[in-house]
Amino acid sequence: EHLKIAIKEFFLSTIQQLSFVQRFSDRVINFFSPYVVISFPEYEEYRFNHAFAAIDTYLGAKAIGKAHKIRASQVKESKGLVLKRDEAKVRDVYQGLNVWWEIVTATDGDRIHKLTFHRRGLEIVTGSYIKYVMEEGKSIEAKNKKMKLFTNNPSLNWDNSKKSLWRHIDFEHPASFQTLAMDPVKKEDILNDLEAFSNGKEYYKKIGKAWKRGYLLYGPPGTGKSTMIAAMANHLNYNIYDLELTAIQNNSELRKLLTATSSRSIIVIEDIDCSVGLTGKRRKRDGDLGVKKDGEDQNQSRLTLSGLLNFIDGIWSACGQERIIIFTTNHIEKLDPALIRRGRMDMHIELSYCSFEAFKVLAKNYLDLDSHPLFGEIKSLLKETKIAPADVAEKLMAESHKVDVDGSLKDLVESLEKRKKHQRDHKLSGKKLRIFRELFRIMSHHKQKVN
Ligand SMILES: Nc1ncnc2c1ncn2[C@@H]1O[C@H](COP(=O)(O)OP(=O)(O)OP(=O)(O)O)[C@@H](O)[C@H]1O
Ligand SMILES: [Mg+2]
Repeated sequence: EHLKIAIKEFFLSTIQQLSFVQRFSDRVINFFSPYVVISFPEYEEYRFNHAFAAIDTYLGAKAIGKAHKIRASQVKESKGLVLKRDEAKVRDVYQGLNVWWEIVTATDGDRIHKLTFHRRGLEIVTGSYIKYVMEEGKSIEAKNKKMKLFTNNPSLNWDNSKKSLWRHIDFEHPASFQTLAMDPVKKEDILNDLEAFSNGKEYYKKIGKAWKRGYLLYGPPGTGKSTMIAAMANHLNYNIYDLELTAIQNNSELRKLLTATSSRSIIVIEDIDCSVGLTGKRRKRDGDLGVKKDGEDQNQSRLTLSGLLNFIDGIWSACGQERIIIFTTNHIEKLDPALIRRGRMDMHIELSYCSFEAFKVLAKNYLDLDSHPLFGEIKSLLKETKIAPADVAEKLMAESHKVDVDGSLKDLVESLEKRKKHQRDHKLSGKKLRIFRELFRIMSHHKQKVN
């Protein structure tokens, strides 16, 4: 029995010694090893580590061409498949430095990204490489993310139920700048402006302004204002917040809603001229009816123009970065000048009746047509006729189902001619009216004199 115990002890101590040697040799190797390992665990103190996710995305997208194992997933219906490299070990080269990424699974099932590199690259890795990986990963994540369309709940639904202030659905609108029918030069301008904005992080920081931009889209119905907003969201991959002002009771609600919006988003207020209490005209009318007294504007009891402007200009809007604010209206002349002065709305974009250039885009979209004998006639008719792109599109679409290009173009010509005649008559009758008015004025003036 004694012998047994002695042997057991002997073995145990040898094992201990061995493991000590093992540990020691590990240290020796680590001490002499020129390689450094940095770990990025999936969870840290029970919280998800966002660095892990960014690395995962970065590595997934990295050098897909060289990968042997690829995982495919559909993140977004419209965007097709997203391919991801699916290998445990990936080599990356950054500024001439070789690094190796390895994913290992810990005993508790958590995964860890391990980054190995030569000691001499320590400065590059900690100084810029890791930051670069994070940023790339996050930007890829942003590109693949599903866009959302948010609409504000009326405030009656806010309380108790813990419901969110915004309701959202997935945003999948097919509009793009390519299919948007408008003057190509103007389109290019807008695209450049958007591009400059979305890459303007450093610039806005430098000039000390909040990273946001305001657009005012104006023009008659059916000229593509809403379509352009969708195209912008698609182009930049931003979420849209469709702000319904009539559902908002007062300025503090407005503030709550707007501070609850995320960055990389477009805040849209459609038909701003119809929104309660925001236009000069409406305010005057309210005053006439005695609905509200002076001074009530100053407090928080209702939604006011100044409340909205404060948000656009003010500190509130700086709570999230990278935001675009868009107003649309059919009647720019009705808007309060304060709302649209330069600097508040950075760019005024007019969407107007269909030009020949715009028609060509529509013809390409709907009929896949670059030219046609009727184009000349349509060109001259469009010069003299006011027709919204929506109406042109309707004509081209209705017939295209019958695959009858000539028919649909003829249909358009006919409708343009009808419109032209109508608009001329209308103009004429307007002219006649003015002449009558003038005559009447002269006559009554004369009559007064005679009296
Ligand atoms: N410039 C355009 N290019 C391409 N399609 C257009 C254009 N304008 C209008 N359309 C077509 O007409 C439809 C209506 O356009 P849209 O809703 O964008 O007009 P809107 O200017 O927002 O009008 P409203 O002032 O009534 O809100 C769209 O679904 C789109 O198919
Ligand atoms: Mg619209």
